[in-house]
Amino acid sequence: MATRTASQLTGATPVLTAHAIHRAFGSAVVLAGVDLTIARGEVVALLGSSGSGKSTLLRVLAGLDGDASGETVVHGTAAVVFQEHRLLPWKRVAANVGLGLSGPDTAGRIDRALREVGLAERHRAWPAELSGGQAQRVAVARALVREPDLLLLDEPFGALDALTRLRMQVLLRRLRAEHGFAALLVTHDVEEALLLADRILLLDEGHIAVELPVDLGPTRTPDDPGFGALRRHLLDRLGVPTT
Ligand SMILES: Nc1ncnc2c1ncn2[C@@H]1O[C@H](COP(=O)(O)OP(=O)(O)OP(=O)(O)O)[C@@H](O)[C@H]1O
Repeated sequence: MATRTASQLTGATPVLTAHAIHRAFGSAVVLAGVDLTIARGEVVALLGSSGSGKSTLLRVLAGLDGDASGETVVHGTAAVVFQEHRLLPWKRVAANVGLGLSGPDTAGRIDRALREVGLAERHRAWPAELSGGQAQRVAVARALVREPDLLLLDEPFGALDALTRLRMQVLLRRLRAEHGFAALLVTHDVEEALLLADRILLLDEGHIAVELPVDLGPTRTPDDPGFGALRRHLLDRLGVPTT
């Protein structure tokens, strides 16, 4: 049975429950019994120092790691977006978005997903013809087309330049408002976490060491009162000097 968390105690329906997640590589224990609940529609950012196990946890939750122990239940459909777009170079954009998709109106669904990320006109392009930001938007469309209840995002904008990254953050915020999906966002970037998340978790020494609700408005910016204090608090917990 999964451990109860604040979101369950307030009555929100979970989209993901994970209990006692444990993963070691040889004698190195990376996840030492992680409990995690994500409420329906909630965006949770997962921060932690390099090597703290963020990607490992995401892979376990996505069902991509058969060697972990513990229990994960996703109540609905999950889709994953990685730091690399992972598009198949021999398939056009539309075919990449529709990979494995079946059922009625597949072409219409692909078209709508591409329109939502602003790339409807590139549906016949090859992945090699896209910029890094465009390819990552196709990867987001490929996740969206599955109408996920939960997006698992592993540093999805980590390989992009600063400006494209900001644009992608705005896009994700808009898509979330329109679709209401929940998300687990693995990121190195404290500002990105504060801009996008309802709750921030900090992974340290195999455990969730900090759980921080982000009580800022949905259209928050770094200039908002409260943003700076949360930023300093998180950087302090990450051991990064701010003065
Ligand atoms: N397949 C593997 N074999 C051996 N060790 C691994 C493997 N995958 C991850 N690790 C180790 O597990 C630890 C956590 O790695 P992970 O990639 O999850 O960290 P992370 O927090 O996502 O790091 P970063 O922020 O740098 O991406 C690291 O010490 C890493 O070397």
